Amino acid sequence: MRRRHQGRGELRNKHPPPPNPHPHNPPPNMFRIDQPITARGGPMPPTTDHLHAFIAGLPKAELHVHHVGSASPRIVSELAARHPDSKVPTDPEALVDYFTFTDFAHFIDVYLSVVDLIRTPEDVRLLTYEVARDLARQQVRYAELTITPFSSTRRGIDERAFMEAIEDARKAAESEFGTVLRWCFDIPGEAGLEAAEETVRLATDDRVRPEGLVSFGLGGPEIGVPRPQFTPYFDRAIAAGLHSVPHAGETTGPETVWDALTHLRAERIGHGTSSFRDPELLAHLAEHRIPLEVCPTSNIATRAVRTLDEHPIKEFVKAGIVVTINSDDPPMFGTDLNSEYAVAARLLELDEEGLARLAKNAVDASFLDEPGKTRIKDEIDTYTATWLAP
Ligand SMILES: Nc1ncnc2c1ncn2[C@@H]1O[C@H](CCC(=O)c2cccc(C(=O)O)c2)[C@@H](O)[C@H]1O
Ligand SMILES: [Zn+2]
Repeated sequence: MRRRHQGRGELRNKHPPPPNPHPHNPPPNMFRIDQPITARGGPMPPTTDHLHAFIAGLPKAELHVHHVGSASPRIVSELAARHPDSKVPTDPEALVDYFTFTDFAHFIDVYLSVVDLIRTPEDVRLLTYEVARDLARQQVRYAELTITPFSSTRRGIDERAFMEAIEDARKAAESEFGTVLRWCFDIPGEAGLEAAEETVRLATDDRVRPEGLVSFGLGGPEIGVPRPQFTPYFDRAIAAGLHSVPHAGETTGPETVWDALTHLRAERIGHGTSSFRDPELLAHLAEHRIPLEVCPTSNIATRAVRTLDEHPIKEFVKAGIVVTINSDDPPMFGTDLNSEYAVAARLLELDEEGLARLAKNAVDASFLDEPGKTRIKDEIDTYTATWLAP
């Protein structure tokens, strides 16, 4: 049962902020959990300003964030203006309403209307570079960006030009922002085995596969898209040295997560939200330290979960599962990674050290090389120690 924070002592903060100069308002570090939270542009989660400031400067890694899904309102409206035939609004304000979804199928329709805006290699490079800039602004040192190359090549973008565009943006982002990007190529499952074949070819043919590719996923609707059919494609991707990270249990039950584990040999699970309904699955995920890529606000925006307070993230932590925090499609869901950490702080009742642990979970669960992991974790520890120093 979630306790209401009564004040400083509850935050286990060794060095609480100075006494509140305005006794009539709640102390700065007090969780005000009476505020309604909406997934779409509602008030920021009632995490304290103190923790918000900590999160903003905390070095982070993001493992579950989509390429097209991260296109900022500015980028989307700029691309929409280039393509007047598109139904996507050209006004960033109108985009907020456009990015309000009645259900998951509606989300996919809107998502694909944005995919339709990405028509040239220049569009791809601009999008990728700007996404990296937005990540860097949130102190993201490392991100595994999920890209669906099939959706772009089938819309006429040349595959080699596509790979050149993302690689060019990746190298520019690393040298200009210090943000390391790696790619996950995912199969849009609803597009079936044709999409699976094309995706695994692009991911394993040394003549096209990009240097930054580390993992292989499966996205799109889960309903009516059973996971076992994709086993041969995941086998080929794994044989080529890629890590398996399919979405599962986002809009279907725990059996889809089991399928992702047993048939697709998942090393991490995208969402895994419905796992809480199967105690055996929770125990398996914990025992085999299979991380969940938890995207709290995404689950609300796509109606996979009714309210944040009902999100099963607490059950995952209680079961001993490795939980990572991610934003999925941040502008589409009216959020960003920092806001997702603030949501996690509220739902899990975390202080700075708890938030630093979450950030290190993501680094440990990433496919970055060991020296890179050590570097980011050391930075997280130094930042946290400096923040908490008297
Ligand atoms: N939370 C999410 N959960 C699941 N997926 C998510 C999530 N966020 C983003 N995605 C992405 O949505 C796309 C869906 C694309 C798709 O379904 C589709 C169907 C038929 C044809 C085509 C086409 O391209 O012709 C595409 C995937 O690329 C996936 O990476
Ligand atoms: Zn996703």
